[in-house]
This record gives sequence, structure tokens and C-alpha cells, in this order.
Amino acid sequence: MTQDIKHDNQQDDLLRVEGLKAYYQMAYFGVDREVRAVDGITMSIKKGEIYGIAGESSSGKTSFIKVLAAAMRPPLRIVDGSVKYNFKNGPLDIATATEKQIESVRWSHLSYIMQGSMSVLNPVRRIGKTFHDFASKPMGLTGKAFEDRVVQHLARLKLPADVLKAYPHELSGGMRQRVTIGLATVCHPEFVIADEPTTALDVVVQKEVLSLIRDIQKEMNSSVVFVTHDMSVHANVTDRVGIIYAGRLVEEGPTRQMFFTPKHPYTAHLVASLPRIGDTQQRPALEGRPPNLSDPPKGCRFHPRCPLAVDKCRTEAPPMEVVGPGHRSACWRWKDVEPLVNSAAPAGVIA
Ligand SMILES: Nc1ncnc2c1ncn2[C@@H]1O[C@H](COP(=O)(O)OP(=O)(O)OP(=O)(O)O)[C@@H](O)[C@H]1O
Repeated sequence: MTQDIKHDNQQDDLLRVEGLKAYYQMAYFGVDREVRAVDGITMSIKKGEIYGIAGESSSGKTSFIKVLAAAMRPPLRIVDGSVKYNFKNGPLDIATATEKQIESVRWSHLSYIMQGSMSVLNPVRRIGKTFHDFASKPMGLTGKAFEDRVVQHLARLKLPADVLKAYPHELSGGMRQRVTIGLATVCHPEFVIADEPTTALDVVVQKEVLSLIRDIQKEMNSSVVFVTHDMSVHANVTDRVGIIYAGRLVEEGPTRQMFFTPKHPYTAHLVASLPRIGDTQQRPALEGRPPNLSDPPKGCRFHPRCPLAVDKCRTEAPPMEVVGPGHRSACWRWKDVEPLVNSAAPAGVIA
């Protein structure tokens, strides 16, 4: 059974991405160069679910969610496919929407927590002013009514009202990250996109921020797309996980199944490299490097590093196949992946 996601109830989908290709298209000294950062992704996200995206550095995660968030800028361009939201105020396809249509959903329906909180917060603007810039118009509130609502929301995030008077550099890293979560959620958006929201934080603050994101998501029943390369974060936060390798979605499924019965050798490697209780040495890294996305290998893009690769993998790109309930994999040899999986649960993952 090849492709697709049509077995799901599409009415529950808040987002449907079909055949999405988004490339960085550049010209240096008259020579055109194209980086195929997102290269044919089809997936969907339901109302109220937390979907995690994982993959190593340069695999295309950030480029993909920039497109989802309608935050891409040239040289990144959508070259094919669609990104359709089914918002309460009507459907919207990011691939064809006008700037004005995107503005009408930004923050109120679709919000984005970018990588690195300092880059979102203007260093010379007090936090209160930034809240005003982002949220006053979409919320339709000004003055005291607006401030009261923001203060209430900050209290949920365990932030005192005083932070509104502070400049970003006066806050700790954890507080700044909570402020950006506050900015992204104050308008109760239907869809929240978070790019590595906890990577720069220490483990204790990281746990706190993750449980905050989960609490707020439950309270608002919004959908969240969560990007991190840290698989243990996915294990603890997400309902489903999608693995991106070299610009393509190579596997997706319910989080538990992805950890205990992965059906792609790359996912099996990511899970196997997580520490286990009793480990005395670091687990071996995957040999080789991810491919150059301006000249990716033919066939399956993972084949040069894959322990299961056969001739067919070198010439034919595997389609996404349904491999179990809600579980898809793009691997010719998905039935042979099981022996690569260590049956012991990784530390921090409940068996
Ligand atoms: N502004 C840009 N111009 C040209 N190429 C870019 C640009 N930004 C990213 N790329 C390229 O696009 C590809 C995907 O990068 P992307 O940042 O989306 O990956 P990522 O998986 O999010 O990586 P990381 O985890 O390091 O953030 C990489 O080959 C990267 O070099």
C-alpha cells in the first residue's frame, strides 16, 4: 500500500501539506544555485495534536516550518505543492495567499516561536511594547484592557507583571523563552509553531518550559508543531513524530511506535543513539555526513549511510508507504529494520 494519509479523517486536519517543495534559489556571479531544502513533503496535522519534527542539522527542519509559518523570505521560495490550513475564519493556502491574507491570521490563528528568543525580542524595546506591537491589533484591545489581558496571560506563564517594563537583556534565558511563548500564545492561536524552543536552556528550565507549552496547548486545544533534534524531548512532549532527512519526510507515526518499532533505518539510528541506563560509553555516531542539498544522491537519499542499502535504494526513491496504523515510512526495506532496534528503552522514555 503506497502513500498516503487519506485513511485519516481529513475533517480533523487543521493543516494539510501536499507535495511541498521549497528551495533556496540563488545566483552567484551569473551561476544559478538551488538548495532543495524541502523536497516533496506530504503530511497533515490534526486539531489539538502536538506533532514533533526531528532530524539532524541541515536536514531542512527550519526551512520546512518557516514555510508552514508563512515566514519564509527570498531566496527561500515555494516551487511546488500546497500548505492548506483550515482555520476557524476560513481556509488558507500559504502557497497562494496574499500578504494581507497572511496578516489576517498571524498571531490570532497562526503563531511562530522562532529559534533563539533574543532574535525575536527587540533588544532596545521594552517587553510591554513588543507585546503591544505583536498582539494589540489581532486581539482588538488597547490601553488598560489590553495590559490586563497580557498580565493575566503572563501570570499563567509564572511571569510577574514587571517583565513588561524590562528590556530583554534584563531577563534570564528561561524568562526570555517564557516571554516568547507568551507572545506566541497570548492571542490563543489555533496553530503554534515552535523551533527548538528549549535548546539553549539548562535541563531544569527546559523541563519547565516544555510542560508550559503542553499546559497552554491543552488549555487552548491548539495544534503545535514542535521542532527539535533532541529525541528525548519528542518522547516526552509529542503525540506524533515526523523524521526529516535531506529535505524529505522519511517516517512519521505515533510517538511510542516511533521509539519502540521504528520502520526506517535512520529513525532506528536516532533512537539507538539515545543513552540507555547502564551505558558506560558514548553511543556511536552515524558514519558519513548528510548529503549536500544542492546535489542530493539519486534514489533514497539515506542510502550512502544506510546499513540496509541494496541496489534498488541507489537508483529508486522509495515512496511513503503505510506500515501500520497512522504510521508511514519511505524505505524499500522497512520490514527489515527491526533487528537494528535496541529493545531497551532509552533513558527518559517510558517503556
Ligand atoms: N538563507 C539560506 N540560503 C541558502 N541556503 C540555506 C539558507 N538557510 C538554510 N540553507 C540551507 O538549507 C538546508 C536546510 O537548512 P535548515 O536550516 O532548514 O536545516 P535544519 O534541519 O533546520 O538545520 P538546524 O538543525 O541546523 O537548524 C541546508 O543545506 C542549509 O545550508
